[in-house]
Amino acid sequence: MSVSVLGAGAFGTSLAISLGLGGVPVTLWSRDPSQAKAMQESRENALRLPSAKLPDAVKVTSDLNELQGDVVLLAVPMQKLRAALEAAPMLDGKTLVACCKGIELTSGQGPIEIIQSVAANATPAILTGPSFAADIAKGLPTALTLACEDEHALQSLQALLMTPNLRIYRSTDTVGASIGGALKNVMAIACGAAMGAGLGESARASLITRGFAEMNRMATAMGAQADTLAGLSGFGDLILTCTSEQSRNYSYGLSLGRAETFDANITVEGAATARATLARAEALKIDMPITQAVVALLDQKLNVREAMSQLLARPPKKE
Ligand SMILES: NC(=O)C1=CN([C@@H]2O[C@H](COP(=O)(O)OP(=O)(O)OC[C@H]3O[C@@H](n4cnc5c(N)ncnc54)[C@H](O)[C@@H]3O)[C@@H](O)[C@H]2O)C=CC1
Ligand SMILES: O=C(CO)COP(=O)(O)O
Repeated sequence: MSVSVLGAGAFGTSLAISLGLGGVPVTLWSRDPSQAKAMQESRENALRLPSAKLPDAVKVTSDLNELQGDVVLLAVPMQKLRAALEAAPMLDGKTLVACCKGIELTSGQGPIEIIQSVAANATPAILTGPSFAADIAKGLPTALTLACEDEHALQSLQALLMTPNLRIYRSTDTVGASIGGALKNVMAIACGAAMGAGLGESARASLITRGFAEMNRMATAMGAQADTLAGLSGFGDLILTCTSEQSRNYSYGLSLGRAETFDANITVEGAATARATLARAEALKIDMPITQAVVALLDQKLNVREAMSQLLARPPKKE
């Protein structure tokens, strides 16, 4: 059975490589015809994932009509997911697996809700968890969560997407998987900012732990199971992203903490997601002080030390 990947960025390319090496025929779609042509000929993604070779099983195209199979992985940035789906009406009715992490700023919706609103006849799923594209492309061992409410579709998808290096656990809790993946990026910005400002590793550990509490509060208020947050899509990805300079969200936080500039072309999902989350948390009356501090940093209302002082000065409470 073949698989298509919409979005030839770092993550889409790495998944195409892993599936292709595992023997699955893959069609990888790029919106940019010149990039698609260059990738198809050179067998690499020089722009987003240099040095990783595309196996023969991967075909790159910029023609949406060439997408193959009933399963399409959506590997575009979160804030572009709606536009990408609207531009591809032929995807309605297929199994659409969101591979993006975040909450849409304009609607407050996550990837599953966006798929449902644009492609009403599709079966929506989400693939998320601790995984750097470069690691997957190198064939390093990686474990992910695949969530889908349709148990039958979930089991066949799990079998299809597992490769020798990619272990996939299944879940029917799409809300928990989506919220964990979205909010870990906000916490990674907070952790990077603290480290960049020289506040120390103890401060980072506190932000990870209290950030995890915040993720749990939000997710369970939205109907997620706490167990999901404790798994790969929540705790697992939180740890990876808050501790590695390979993470773009953490690196962006580092630059905020060091008062350095950051390349605006790099995908940093946590910034828009922090704002979207805060709006949704206010509506649900959920306390999210770290997310609030990240938004204040992004809006330049506070610097990192002031934001941390405000967090420390909150009223005493039970853990
Ligand atoms: N890079 C990584 O290590 C991982 C990334 N992810 C997630 O994957 C998603 C995509 O990230 P990356 O691939 O890393 O980003 P990237 O910045 O490497 O690539 C994004 C790709 O999306 C394309 N794109 C942008 N707008 C589009 C539109 N309207 N229609 C179609 N294509 C469009 C761009 O041309 C680019 O090829 C993000 O949500 C990210 O959180 C998840 C796990 C790992
Ligand atoms: O989601 C990721 C790791 O699981 C990638 O993190 P960044 O988007 O911060 O690079």
